[in-house]
Amino acid sequence: MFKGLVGLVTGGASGLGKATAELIIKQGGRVVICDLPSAPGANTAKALGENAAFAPVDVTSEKDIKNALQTTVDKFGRLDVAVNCAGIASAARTYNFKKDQPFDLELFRTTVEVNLVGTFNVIRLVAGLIGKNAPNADGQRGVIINTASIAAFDGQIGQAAYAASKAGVVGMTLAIARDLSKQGIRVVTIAPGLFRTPMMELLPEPAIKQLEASVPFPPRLGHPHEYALLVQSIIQNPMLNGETIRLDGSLRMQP
Ligand SMILES: NC(=O)c1ccc[n+]([C@@H]2O[C@H](COP(=O)([O-])OP(=O)(O)OC[C@H]3O[C@@H](n4cnc5c(N)ncnc54)[C@H](O)[C@@H]3O)[C@@H](O)[C@H]2O)c1
Ligand SMILES: C[C@]12CC(=O)[C@H]3[C@@H](CCC4=CC(=O)CC[C@@]43C)[C@@H]1CC[C@@H]2C(=O)CO
Repeated sequence: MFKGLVGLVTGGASGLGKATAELIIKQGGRVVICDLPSAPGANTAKALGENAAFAPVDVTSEKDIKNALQTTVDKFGRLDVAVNCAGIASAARTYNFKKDQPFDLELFRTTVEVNLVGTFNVIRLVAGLIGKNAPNADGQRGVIINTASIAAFDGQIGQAAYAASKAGVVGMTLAIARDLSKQGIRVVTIAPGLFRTPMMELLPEPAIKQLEASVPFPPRLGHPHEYALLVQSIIQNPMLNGETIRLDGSLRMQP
């Protein structure tokens, strides 16, 4: 299905990104895993075989992403699909009245910097390489897929920074799709609900069980492979563009 396709996945050493990289390989494609130098990206790529490579990056760094794109060209000669999964979670109330403390501004800045600015940094740079592809019969040169969160719409107590960062990803999706439309590059965002990944497992198990029970159907956390299946569908369907797709079992988060 993806024979000849070259993908780049940020946050590809863990969770949703790792599942996406695994699916691309399984479907016959090649993939560059971009993740922090401290992440097990090299081992992840090695386990996936010769059709996978690792590029250590911080998504907020122009230099790192340019180096990753050079690695992509050196190893695989092109780029067709970029998937932005890199992200961090944070939680704190806008004002902690018990401690008489406002939300830490550096925490807000860092959350937005990684999740929003980092995502845009990758988009603005991968677009140049994807744009060099010859268009297919439909005029398409490639696809960029981003990861927001249902927190962009249902932001719970303590998620001001996370919700703002993810709402920004949602908000820029259509604008970027329009910017890149003449070059035949589609841009779609996935807003996952609750998925069992290392990020989620930062929560204590009882809290995870409580969250699982809150999902109308299926009443469980999503499997990372189910996120990757939506990535596959987006790549395959040329009519998906400029939209954010919730992937949440019809969950609507309570405050
Ligand atoms: N797991 C969920 O339930 C859930 C729900 C909604 C949205 N999301 C979003 O999905 C994406 C993937 O989350 P996950 O659950 O797989 O988390 P995860 O923590 O398992 O994976 C995130 C990856 O991003 C990498 N990363 C973090 N900061 C980075 C940076 N500055 N540069 C490069 N890489 C960086 C981490 O090293 C990690 O490998 C995130 O954007 C997250 O906000 C997750
Ligand atoms: C981001 C998300 C919701 C959260 O706020 C938690 C996070 C898992 C790690 C956490 C541990 C905590 O002690 C505070 C909350 C949180 C930051 C969750 C992973 C996915 C959740 C999400 O995006 C909901 O759409």
